[in-house]
Amino acid sequence: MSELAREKCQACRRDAPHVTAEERDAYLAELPQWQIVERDGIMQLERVFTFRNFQQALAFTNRVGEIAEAAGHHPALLTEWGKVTVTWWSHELKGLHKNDFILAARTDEVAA
Ligand SMILES: C[C@H](O)[C@H](O)[C@H]1CNC2=NC(N)=NC(=O)C2=N1
Repeated sequence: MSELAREKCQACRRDAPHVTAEERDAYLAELPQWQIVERDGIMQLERVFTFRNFQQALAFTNRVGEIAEAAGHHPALLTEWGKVTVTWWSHELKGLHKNDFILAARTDEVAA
């Protein structure tokens, strides 16, 4: 398990700190398949996972759901035939928190 994946999620409060640009770049270096996208002015962390069929895509979706529930921190999930788009951001913050990078690392762990 990667260092980032092992870290503990902090409480995601409205006044919690957004990641700085330096932190963002450092965390992204550990998550090379992820990208930062901006939607409605909100920075988000996104990766598309591909699978052989819909059944495998759905099984992965449920594994991501389990880690989200365990952490109390949830992504947007778009599940299609052979493809799942996972997008992490902190809704209360309307931006990126370290939790999002921790959960992205955990998402990679359950993709394998
Ligand atoms: C009440 C509930 O714990 C909160 O709404 C949690 C749920 N999961 C969450 N997930 C994410 N990504 N951001 C949040 O701000 C958030 N808040």
